[in-house]
Amino acid sequence: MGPFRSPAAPKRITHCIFDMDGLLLATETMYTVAQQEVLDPFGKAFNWDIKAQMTGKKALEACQALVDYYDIGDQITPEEFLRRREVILDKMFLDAELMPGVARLLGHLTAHQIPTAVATSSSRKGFDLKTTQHRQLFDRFEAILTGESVTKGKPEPDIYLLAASTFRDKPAPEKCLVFEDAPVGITAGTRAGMQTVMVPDPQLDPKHTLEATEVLQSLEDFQPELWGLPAYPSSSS
Ligand SMILES: O=P(O)(O)OC[C@@H](O)CO
Ligand SMILES: [Mg+2]
Repeated sequence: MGPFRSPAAPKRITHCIFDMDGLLLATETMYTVAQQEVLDPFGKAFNWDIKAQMTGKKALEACQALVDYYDIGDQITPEEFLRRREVILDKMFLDAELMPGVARLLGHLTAHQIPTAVATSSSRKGFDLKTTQHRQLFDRFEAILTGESVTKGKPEPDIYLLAASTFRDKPAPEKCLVFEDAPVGITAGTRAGMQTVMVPDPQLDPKHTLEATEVLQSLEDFQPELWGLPAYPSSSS
């Protein structure tokens, strides 16, 4: 598997900031399943048009977008949609698995003391549930920022700028590389003045990937040396 699109002129970076849902953890399908379940009584079919718009947003903003999209605001509030969704998701999150390539990449960055952070729109409670089986791996991050960390969520740049300022050695935004699966997340990273690596779901319309610096089919295809980081040992690639 090769990249969908290589970076035209990648610049050296020193710090990595990771999105979580759909990038580190295979949780986005859980959101899709739960949202369809909540939509069922309204006779609506969840689709990739609204998925592309809401993925990566903070929970209430995402549910607001969904309720508006299906024009069901007279039947259910975004708050109630979110409450019903949470009842389903909270159980599913305990089974969250890592996306392919995550363990190898994080192990490599840790081994080379490259500072890393998580910048997720997920709530802290969601983060705790989703990472239940992966505590050791998530303990390696220098900082964990969740939806509560900022007032304005993605696509605003705030969570990525906050992550950069939370690192001990305070890198400039252009020294940070953002890893994302969602269009709003790529917009947030770009607005923060950072380069972005997008690993989109194969079902996402490619028109939503144009803003990313690089687009990969899988994190397994990431080449650290393109960004001035040490290459993987040849035996592990
Ligand atoms: O920012 P991330 O980690 O993708 O979280 C968003 C997720 O809670 C819904 O799509
Ligand atoms: Mg995501």
